[in-house]
Amino acid sequence: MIVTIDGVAASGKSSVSSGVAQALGVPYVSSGLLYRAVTLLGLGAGANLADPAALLPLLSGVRLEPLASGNRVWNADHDLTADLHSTRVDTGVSVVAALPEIREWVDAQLRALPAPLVAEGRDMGTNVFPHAPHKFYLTASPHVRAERRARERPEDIPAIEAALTERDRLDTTQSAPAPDARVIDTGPLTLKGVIDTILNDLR
Ligand SMILES: Nc1ncnc2c1ncn2[C@@H]1O[C@H](COP(=O)(O)OP(=O)(O)O)[C@@H](O)[C@H]1O
Ligand SMILES: Nc1ccn([C@@H]2O[C@H](COP(=O)(O)OP(=O)(O)O)[C@@H](O)[C@H]2O)c(=O)n1
Repeated sequence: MIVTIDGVAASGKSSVSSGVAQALGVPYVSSGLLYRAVTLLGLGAGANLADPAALLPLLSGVRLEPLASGNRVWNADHDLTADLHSTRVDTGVSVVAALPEIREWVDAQLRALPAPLVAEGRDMGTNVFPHAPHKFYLTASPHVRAERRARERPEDIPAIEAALTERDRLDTTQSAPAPDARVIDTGPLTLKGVIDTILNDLR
């Protein structure tokens, strides 16, 4: 069984997916971490982030480890995870995610994973796992999302809100909800409330 949880930036996808996956006793996979890893490696190599031919050779050792408690991304034996959520990576990642060659590489990594799993991102329900039987799409206003993210970032709320809104705009192409997804506004809910809403739906 595959459950897809898509949504806009900082809508709660990874926290909710982790909670749902732990309740179900299955792993979850955070597709955004792979786009972030490509961006981090591209920045580290001084590559042009809009040039797939410069990025693809950097990816041969990249591997996602999907755990219910939290995903890790490795480049050979180097754990990249702690460096994936910097503002620098946030700023570059949408350029990388717009490249069809990189999207194909990410999709292949995800489709190679064995079910059951919970998959979160932007296009899990539309493109990567279109036949998944259970699909969800998380939203919240830009201000609510910026307030939440401000607890994890050094910038102030207006700067974070502007950056989230810009990333939403750049990610529009791949971020449409699947027609068969249940859309959940997480704004008025607690994290547990969102997880319980999904678990109730699955039951
Ligand atoms: N009602 C809620 N639903 C989802 N996440 C919430 C909620 N309230 C607070 N959060 C917090 O919002 C932050 C952003 O969530 P995260 O899972 O990182 O989102 P995403 O994976 O979509 O970027 C996390 O710290 C999470 O705990
Ligand atoms: N399935 C996905 C997942 C992420 N992404 C890209 O990767 C970026 C980072 O995704 P993320 O889920 O880690 O970001 P947050 O929403 O958690 O901030 C997004 O802004 C998109 O550009 C994508 O294009 N498709």
